[in-house]
Amino acid sequence: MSLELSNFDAAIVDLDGTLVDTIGDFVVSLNRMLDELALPNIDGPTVERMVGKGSEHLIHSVLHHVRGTAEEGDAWFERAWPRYQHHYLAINGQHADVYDGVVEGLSALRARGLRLACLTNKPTAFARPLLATKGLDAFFEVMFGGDAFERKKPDPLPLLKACEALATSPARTLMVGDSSNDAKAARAAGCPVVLVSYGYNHGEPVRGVDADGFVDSLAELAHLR
Ligand SMILES: O=C(O)COP(=O)(O)O
Ligand SMILES: [Mg+2]
Repeated sequence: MSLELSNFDAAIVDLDGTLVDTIGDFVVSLNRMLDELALPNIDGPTVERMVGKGSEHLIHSVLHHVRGTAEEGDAWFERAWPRYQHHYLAINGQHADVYDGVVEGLSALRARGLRLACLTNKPTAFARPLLATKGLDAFFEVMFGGDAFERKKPDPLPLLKACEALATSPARTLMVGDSSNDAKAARAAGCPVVLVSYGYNHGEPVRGVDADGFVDSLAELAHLR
């Protein structure tokens, strides 16, 4: 990877699939919601393909999957959505693990003087307590959830707002994510982007995504010049 940390003043880091493996939390809360609605359950690999575009999108995708058509699924959304939020908040973080190398990677970025923002499409009400329970909140000066701005990633708006909050220019702010969603938003905002190889990329091979580099662990960021 040819990226050099000396070119950056800040980094914007994605949450699900980049910092924390949250598929377990998603599956447990979705299946509790589906049980309440007497609908069939869903498995981890299927959920993994649906994560990354925010919770409303996830619920629509899950209901479409279990009901067979988007129209059939959409008819359940109003009942499903409050139940999902209830169940997710009840178990938030209990079936989720911080990936190996995350603490080393974030510590290295901070040690090199980079300012850090966490930017996720996950609702702020889920993301803030998750970062805190996992002991990651202190790394970040600011944290923005998927409901923080008018549009979510892959729109560049959240990245531009995060740069504004960090008082950095997009060209000197590195986006660290796990999906084409993060990469598209970064390209459109003018932020260089590095993707982790282990996250959730909508069921597609992540190395096929247009990005400036790939890492198998955030600890690799510590070795950049
Ligand atoms: O869609 C989600 O909830 C996950 O979003 P993230 O990958 O942007 O953290
Ligand atoms: Mg992600």
